[in-house]
Amino acid sequence: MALSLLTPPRALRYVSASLAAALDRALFSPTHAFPPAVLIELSGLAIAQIVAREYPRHTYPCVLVAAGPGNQGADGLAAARHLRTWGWKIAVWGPRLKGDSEQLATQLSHFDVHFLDSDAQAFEDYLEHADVVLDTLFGFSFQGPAREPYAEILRLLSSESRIEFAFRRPRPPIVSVDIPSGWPVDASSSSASASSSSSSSAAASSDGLAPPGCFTPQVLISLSAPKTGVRALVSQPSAALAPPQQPAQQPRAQHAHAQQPLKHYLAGRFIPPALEAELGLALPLYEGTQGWLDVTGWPEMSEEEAKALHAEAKKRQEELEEQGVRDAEMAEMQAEQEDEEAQGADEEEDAKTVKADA
Ligand SMILES: NC(=O)C1=CN([C@@H]2O[C@H](COP(=O)(O)OP(=O)(O)OC[C@H]3O[C@@H](n4cnc5c(N)ncnc54)[C@H](OP(=O)(O)O)[C@@H]3O)[C@@H](O)[C@H]2O)[C@H](O)CC1
Repeated sequence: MALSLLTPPRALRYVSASLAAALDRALFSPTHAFPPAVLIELSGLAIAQIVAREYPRHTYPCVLVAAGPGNQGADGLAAARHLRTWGWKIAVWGPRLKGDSEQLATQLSHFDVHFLDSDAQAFEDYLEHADVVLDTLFGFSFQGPAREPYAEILRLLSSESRIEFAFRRPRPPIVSVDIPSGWPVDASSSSASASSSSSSSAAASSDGLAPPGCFTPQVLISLSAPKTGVRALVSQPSAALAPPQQPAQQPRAQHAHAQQPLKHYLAGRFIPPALEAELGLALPLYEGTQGWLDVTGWPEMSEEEAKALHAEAKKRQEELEEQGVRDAEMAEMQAEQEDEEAQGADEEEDAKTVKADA
């Protein structure tokens, strides 16, 4: 049975930071009973699979994971563990790991993973060795401007044209999760740059889309549903031109970030259908057994289409619930009938025993 109640649209519905947070709260609540660690593992696995798909180990053997202080940092660490077990060399920069992230860091400490010092210099030094950067610094709970030591990392990642890089290898490609770190999560105003505190030293983005001082990733992985803050980024014409199902791999040395169209993936195949309908998420249908979907170039869903899908989902949910009530009534009637039959059989047995005794 398909897990989505909706007709699968090949269009995207964006969610605000507050709706994304409400979805998380609902998933973690006693009603849906997902422990955060489970969702982190599922997200981490999908992220690792996408990194592996886009950046194969033979060409991109070394992944630098930038792990933030929240759940997104934990997603990155879970992905790091998978990539490590699949043979990638992993370095982690994550100065303030707590909760689930602390546990994941302990797990990683037994997998020969290189933990960098917490200062930005350590990150900068390692950047030269890294073939890919996994940006899991901040997700939908980010509120700008970025504070140190993260602000300096965002500056380093946004400076692909810095003179140092001109003499070294180009900056490695970046895979961001949910929102490129530093970008405002909601699309309300691009001028409200999350890292505007660093705008005096900011390089202008090569695509004109990134807020000042922010970088544009090569791959974006939206978890559950894309956030409004990436609307302009994922709907840019170059993204639409990228052929679907074709990884963005190129040898690192020739990696021309500015020209490369963004690859966009959706992951987080764990939303219960009723919750999807309740929040009007209108999610696409995933394929086969994959926990991710290539949604590169998909257009935004129109309001009418979203409303129609929402109404359809509600109707199907009600039908399912009615069916559930009918099934429960039938089951009750059947149980009663079975009880009566059993009682009749007992009485018959007793009668036989009395007769035999007589
Ligand atoms: N439903 C899903 O798909 C799931 C998504 N998941 C991932 O979880 C993140 C959201 O996780 P959350 O812990 O709520 O938030 P963040 O990872 O974005 O980070 C919050 C921490 O960041 C600090 N913060 C916020 N703004 C700044 C700033 N300007 N400078 C420095 N630090 C900042 C914040 O610190 P505070 O002191 O402000 O509280 C937090 O420590 C989502 O994006 C997904 O990646 C889950 O895997 C579950 C399912």
